[in-house]
Amino acid sequence: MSAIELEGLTRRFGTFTAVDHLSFKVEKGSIFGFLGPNGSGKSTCIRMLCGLLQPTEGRATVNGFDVAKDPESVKRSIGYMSQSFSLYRDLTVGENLDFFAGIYGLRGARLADRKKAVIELTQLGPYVDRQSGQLSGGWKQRLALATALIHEPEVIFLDEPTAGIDPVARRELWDLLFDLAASGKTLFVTTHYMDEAERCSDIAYIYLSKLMVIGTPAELKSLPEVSPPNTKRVSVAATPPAVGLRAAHNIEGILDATLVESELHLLVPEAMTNETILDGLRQPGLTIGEIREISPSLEDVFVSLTRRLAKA
Ligand SMILES: Nc1ncnc2c1ncn2[C@@H]1O[C@H](COP(=O)(O)OP(=O)(O)OP(=O)(O)O)[C@@H](O)[C@H]1O
Repeated sequence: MSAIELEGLTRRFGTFTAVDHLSFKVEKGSIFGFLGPNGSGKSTCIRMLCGLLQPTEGRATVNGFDVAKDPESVKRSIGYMSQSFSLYRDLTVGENLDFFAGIYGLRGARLADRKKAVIELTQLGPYVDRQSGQLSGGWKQRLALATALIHEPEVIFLDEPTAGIDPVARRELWDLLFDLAASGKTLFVTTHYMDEAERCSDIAYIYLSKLMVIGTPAELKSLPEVSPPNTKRVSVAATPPAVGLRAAHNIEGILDATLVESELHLLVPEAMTNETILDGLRQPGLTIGEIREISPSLEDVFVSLTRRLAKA
């Protein structure tokens, strides 16, 4: 049995379809990245999978429980950490953990065991008596994760868990997520950060409420729509980048050009030489670096696929 299964899961708000016939499975122990632009339907889908919102059509199971028929069992068996997590600022870290444990009916020795386990995992020990409103963003996020794990759920939904925290805290939170997955927990994560998407075992990309692609990061990069036969992808630093991008679009025979940070990523025919590319880019006021052949990044994957769909 997969940890999560969706079959034609759909949600409409009036005449608007926010989630349109999604079907896929999430295997136990995976870190499943659920990606898509703002408004593509990710949160609506998660709310259905957490038993918080009824589907209009289709079905889904989480831990074997049907989200529409048995939402209470779903809620008990999952952890949920949202963008705007609901910690009580005036309560200490320890009191917050007690509060959320109480919701799940944990008491006595079981409560003590679970508190100890989540504090150890998230390393919140030194902060147990601190008011949670006084924690830094990264430590608040750890506390939110600890509260989501207090009842030992098998599946954890994390809706942009690292939004607004610094790069070091992000990396540390991801290390925790790896530990959880290694212990057999299933993580369903939304993120807008491509480096985080790279760390997922599988990725689904949602666009305009529909599933566009699903697969491992490596599978997505080798899709023929992303890496067509007889083409190569190169990167070249260009200053100023916007001028470089405009110049790149005028290179004869170029198949695609995008800016990834300050580098141009160009998709060109395999036979195109570096000289041709450099000649095409040469123009007053533009400084060009060395040309390097690269494999596509996930950002290249989503940009390529989205452009194709927009043109279709
Ligand atoms: N209760 C509601 N009533 C009407 N429309 C809604 C409701 N909830 C969500 N929507 C609409 O459904 C669409 C999908 O929203 P959703 O929040 O699921 O997107 P998202 O992919 O999670 O976006 P983000 O990345 O910004 O969090 C949006 O156009 C939103 O306005």
